Amino acid sequence: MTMKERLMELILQHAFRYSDTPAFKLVHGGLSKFYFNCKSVTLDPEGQVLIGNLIYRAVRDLKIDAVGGLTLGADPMANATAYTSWLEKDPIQCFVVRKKAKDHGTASLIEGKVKAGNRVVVLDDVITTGGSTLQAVAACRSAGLQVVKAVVLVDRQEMDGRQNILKEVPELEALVTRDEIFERFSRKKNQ
Ligand SMILES: O=P(O)(O)OC[C@H]1O[C@H](OP(=O)(O)OP(=O)(O)O)[C@H](O)[C@@H]1O
Ligand SMILES: O=C(O)c1cc(=O)[nH]c(=O)[nH]1
Repeated sequence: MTMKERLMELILQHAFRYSDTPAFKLVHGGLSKFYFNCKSVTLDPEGQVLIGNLIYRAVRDLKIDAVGGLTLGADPMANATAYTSWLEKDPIQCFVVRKKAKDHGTASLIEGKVKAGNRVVVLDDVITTGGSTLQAVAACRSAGLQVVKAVVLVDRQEMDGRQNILKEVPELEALVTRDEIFERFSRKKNQ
């Protein structure tokens, strides 16, 4: 089994929820019949190894300085990537974009060892509208970082999320798509 196949198994088993009625409220305010609670995979030890390796492979040729994104979704993914990169003897920093700048201390919006001019990849656990990813992209740009790609764990393939991100970022890679999970979900249901 490949890392991606195992990751899809974990997502289906622990993160994916389906309801016959639209029971899940999303960030954009609408309701959906399905939901990915990705934290149960991104915070899982096996999930961390799989995600760290798959994201590392998706970024290793880009000569980037760091990966990160909007807290909370991106955080464990960025940590896993940085950890993997160290094991690969190719260290990549990770950073966290706060939802709101701190009003004390260094008043930072972005935490981590990144500085203006760095090349970065923005991460997210899910995209629906792409708004959260784009919030992180805007914060990176304000800090003088160059966003060269976005990598997301799950693309819900709706609300123009992918297209919205591609208006601002040259490349977007989803480790897994909604269709891939739906296909496995219906196969399992019909077994
Ligand atoms: O593409 P979008 O329409 O922006 O939706 C996707 C976002 O929704 C969730 O964030 P949430 O605000 O629930 O935050 P959390 O990660 O802090 O739990 C998820 O982590 C994504 O960041
Ligand atoms: O759009 C969202 O808010 C959203 C959808 C989803 O499947 N998972 C999630 O964490 N957020």
